[in-house]
Order: sequence, then C-alpha cells, then structure tokens
Amino acid sequence: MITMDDIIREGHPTLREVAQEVPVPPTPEEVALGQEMMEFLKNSQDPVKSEEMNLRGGVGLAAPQLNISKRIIAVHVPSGDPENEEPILSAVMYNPKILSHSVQDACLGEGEGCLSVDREVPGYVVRHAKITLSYYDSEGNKQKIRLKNYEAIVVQHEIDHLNGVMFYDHISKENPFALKDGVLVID
Ligand SMILES: CNC(=O)c1cccc(C)c1Nc1nc(N2CCN(c3ccccc3Cl)CC2)nc(N2CSC[C@H]2C(=O)NC)n1
Ligand code: NI
Repeated sequence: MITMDDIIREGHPTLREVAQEVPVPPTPEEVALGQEMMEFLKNSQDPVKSEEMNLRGGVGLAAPQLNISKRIIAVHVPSGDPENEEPILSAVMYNPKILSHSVQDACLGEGEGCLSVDREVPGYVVRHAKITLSYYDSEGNKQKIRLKNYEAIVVQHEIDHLNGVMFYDHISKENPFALKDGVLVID
C-alpha cells in the first residue's frame, strides 16, 4: 500500500534522472507496482481513505516519485460529475511516448501541483493542448490514444517525471503568469 511516506520530495536526485524503459511485457513486479500506483491515486481521491491515510489528492503518479527510475505512470482522472462514476481517463502506462501534438498550447488556470513538491509554486505551466500518445498496457499490448485538455496536461506532467523534469521548470522566471497569444487556459 503506497502512502505519502513512499513519495520522494524535490531535492531527491532520482527526480532529476531519466528513467529506464521497462521490458515489454512488463514483469509481474512491474505490473504489481502499476496496480499499487493506481490504488494510491484512487485512495488519494477518496474523502474517507485520504483522510485516514493522510494522502494528498492526485490524479497522476510516476514511478520515479517512488524512487523507482522506471518509465511507468498511472493516471486516474475523475469525471468531476458526482452523478458519473466513470473516470475521464484511468490507465497504468508503461513506456509512454508522445508521438505528436497540437500546435496549440494549454495550461491549467490554477497552476499545477505535484505530490513531490510540498509548496505552492504559482504560475502557468504551458504544455501541448492535445497529444497523441503510445504506451504499453500491463499485458504488453501497444495502445495509442489521443488526449486533450486536463487529461493531456496530467499525462504530460507525469511523462516529465520520467525525464527528470519538474512542472516549475516550465514556469517563466520573469513573469510566471505570462501567456503568449492562443494559449488555452483550462479551468
Ligand atoms: C498550484 N495550484 C494547484 O495545484 C491547483 C489549485 C486548484 C485547482 C487545480 C486544478 C490546481 N492544480 C492541480 N490540481 C490537481 N488536483 C486537484 C485536486 N485533486 C483532488 C484532490 C482531492 C480529492 C480528489 C481530487 Cl481529484 C487532485 C488533482 N492536480 C494537479 N496536477 C498537475 S498535473 C498532475 C496533477 C496532480 O495530480 N498533482 C498532484 N494540478
Ligand atoms: Ni508531479
């Protein structure tokens, strides 16, 4: 069971490493890790469990955040509609890769948070608005999906972790809220 104690924080060198690809199909150990990462995200979004286990809410998690330098991410993005239990996106991705992206950029209007960053870092994190992504699932099947808006932002944030990139690396130093024309602000 993953808890906040298992999540390394900024300053830990592993967060600045480029993570290693996993074999296809992933090993049973890597499949189990992916399942644990998904369970953490669901627990972190559950009002009762997150309270009991003192979890910070997250919709994405990358293996390097657990000090495991492997190209594995989990994303679980709820619909946000209490009537609709179906998440917008729920997947454990092995060796995820952005194949192509929109010219248009986007950012979260409220900025980004990260489970490995125990502070607020204000500013727009400008990313691709739409991405075409390939990844392998736990059985080793190659998946290819297109994402936009919030779920595209989340996946880009988590893939950044596989390349040693933190969200605040993207925030402009001189003006954190500077926005070029045409950047979609997602609220
Ligand atoms: C500084 N301002 C802010 O953080 C920020 C401030 C306001 C709004 C947003 C939208 C912000 N931004 C932001 N909010 C989130 N959550 C909102 C709360 N939610 C959640 C929390 C509890 C239960 C269920 C859930 Cl669903 C979990 C997800 N998540 C991310 N990110 C960046 S991409 C990866 C993703 C991530 O999982 N981070 C841990 N950014
Ligand atoms: Ni993060």
